[in-house]
Amino acid sequence: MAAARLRDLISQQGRIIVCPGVYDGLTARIALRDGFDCLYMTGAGTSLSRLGMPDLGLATMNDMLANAGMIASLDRRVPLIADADTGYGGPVMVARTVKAYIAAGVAGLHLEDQVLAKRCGHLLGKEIVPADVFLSRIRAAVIARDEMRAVVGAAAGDIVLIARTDALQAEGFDAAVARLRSAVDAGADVAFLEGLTSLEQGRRVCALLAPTPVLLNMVPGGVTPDISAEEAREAGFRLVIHPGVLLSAVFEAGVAASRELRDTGRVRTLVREGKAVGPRELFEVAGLAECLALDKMAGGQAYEGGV
Ligand SMILES: C[C@](O)(C(=O)O)[C@H](CC(=O)O)C(=O)O
Repeated sequence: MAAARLRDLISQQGRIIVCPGVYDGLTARIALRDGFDCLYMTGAGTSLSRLGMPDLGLATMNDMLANAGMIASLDRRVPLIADADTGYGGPVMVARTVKAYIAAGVAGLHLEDQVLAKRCGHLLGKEIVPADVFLSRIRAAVIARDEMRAVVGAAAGDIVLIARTDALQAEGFDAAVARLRSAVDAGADVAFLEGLTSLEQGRRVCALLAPTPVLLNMVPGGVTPDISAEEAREAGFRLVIHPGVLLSAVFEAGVAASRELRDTGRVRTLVREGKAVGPRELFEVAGLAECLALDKMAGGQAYEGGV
């Protein structure tokens, strides 16, 4: 199951797991086709694509859960790490969130120490909750995981808990590392120092928290300098998420295409590898062939004549 697979991946010393950020069915399918070992569901992308709103704590648990469950269902062999923001409330709510993510097939999630009216970690003016409130979120997550493991078994129930701190901006490096250390002591599996501003900080947090795996968040145009997967691996990181990889690409291409239609009254046919891209080619990335095969295997005749 996906949670066990993710645990196996993060236990491999000296290896870096590169997770593309996805936020809907199409972006998830694109990344799955490219064979990544693990996907990341971005909350920012979920908020933008499902609500048409910025990453300001507006997506509810149900918005996030529905998106994560759909993405996790596309290929159960590939683990999905999903953003769980603050856990969406007090300890009881955090526990509900963790249980719901496990039941939806999510393999890992991250919980942070921002106030409920949170914002993207790369924006200014972040406010964080006291360290003991953050710890109560992590403890609630650990309790929920233990309860679910007893019910659904370790392979699915042993969701990877990633503790994220946003304390670097307001309280500095040492306070942020102290928060991560207590979260790990409380049962978190992975540490995530949000918004680090240099590779050197990355090296230090990995060394200080070793052997706990540490996650790097690479946000294009954010506060963290550009760090390659190899540089991150060498610095000691075990995971790197790229929340914006598909979001930025879709934004850029979408803006250009929309303007072109507005200005010329036409839409150009996309050509890839010398072939026009029509609906069939788009549906192929989303499992068209598998759907037709299943229908046939079950004795359905709807697509006998082809599509
Ligand atoms: C990782 C993150 O929580 C996300 O929603 O993907 C965001 C990224 C972003 O806003 O681009 C973050 O707070 O860093």
